[in-house]
Amino acid sequence: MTALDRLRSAMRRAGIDALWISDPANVRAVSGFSSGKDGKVLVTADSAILYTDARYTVQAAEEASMPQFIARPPDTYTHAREATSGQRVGFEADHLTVALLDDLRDHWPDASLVPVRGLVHGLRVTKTARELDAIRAAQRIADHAFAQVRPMIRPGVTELDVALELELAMRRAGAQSAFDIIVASGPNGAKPHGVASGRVIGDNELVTVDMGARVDGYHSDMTRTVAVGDPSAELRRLYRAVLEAEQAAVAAIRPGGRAADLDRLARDLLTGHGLCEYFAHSLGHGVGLDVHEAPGLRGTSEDVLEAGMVITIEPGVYVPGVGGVRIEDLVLVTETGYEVLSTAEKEQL
Ligand SMILES: CSCC[C@H](N)C(=O)N[C@@H](C)C(=O)N[C@@H](C)C(=O)O
Repeated sequence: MTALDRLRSAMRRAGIDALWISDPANVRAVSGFSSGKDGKVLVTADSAILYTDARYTVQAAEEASMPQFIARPPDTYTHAREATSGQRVGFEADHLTVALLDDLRDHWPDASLVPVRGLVHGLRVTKTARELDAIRAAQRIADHAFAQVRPMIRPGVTELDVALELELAMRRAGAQSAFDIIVASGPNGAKPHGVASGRVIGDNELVTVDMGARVDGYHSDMTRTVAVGDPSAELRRLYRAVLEAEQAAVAAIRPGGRAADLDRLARDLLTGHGLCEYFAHSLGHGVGLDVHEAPGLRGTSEDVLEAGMVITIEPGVYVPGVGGVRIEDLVLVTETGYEVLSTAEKEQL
């Protein structure tokens, strides 16, 4: 069964005849066109078409697995009017803006527009061998960049210096940075998403580095917290508690396991150390064409792990005025358990 066949089955289950795909990662996943932010896909029961504009005529012809129509709105909508007339057309409720929905209503007066969620994401949640190759390659590049740059994380160097060196190393290896690299030193460590600043790293501090690479559109994601000099007993205590929670959650990964249970496991361990109130985010998330995608590893998640999912496990504690620790591995769920894809060394404090 092809991905389009599976998507059409999902569309039938959702009670729609056609699907207007606007989320860039979904456009890429369904069509193969790598500039998804400048494309849309219309899938019907018997056709699928990629819409993009003349900047991409050659690229779309090379990459897309479906016919293309080169135009910009409103010509795009005019072209799609016939295929959507009298149809129940799903649109991606978690992506399409209100303004763009108005445009669809104006141009497709004979279609009934139906909000849908997660139809394409459902296809993306377990990875094919080709997707896994790209994610593994991205993680290898990130691991290598971290190993190269780790020795320069020392007093007197700015967070930005570290981030730039990491980005350079990944770019030189043929990847892009998956997101703005987080380098959070000393008290900045209390900000889970403290993007690298001009702060000079001091002695006896912890430094959290959260980085990822992107290869062929697929991301990696990994965090290490490193010690500079001789951090205080309190910082070491935070570090050990997070490492314990991280290792326990990774060890509990198995197909059929509930994502919410993993989140609970890590949270309970941190509660035992009196630190749960400082764990300010979910335990992890899926990784693929988006850095954050399904499944969600959080307390309210209904997701169940399946072989082929790529997820992160990343407990953290963030203590205002003191600092923070996050340790994150990228993990493949396998038929028998799991495989940790991130290999960068972890400190033993
Ligand atoms: C701006 S992308 C940064 C990615 C980073 N590695 C990351 O995943 N951070 C987590 C703390 C995070 O943002 N988790 C999300 C899923 C959440 O808890 O809502």
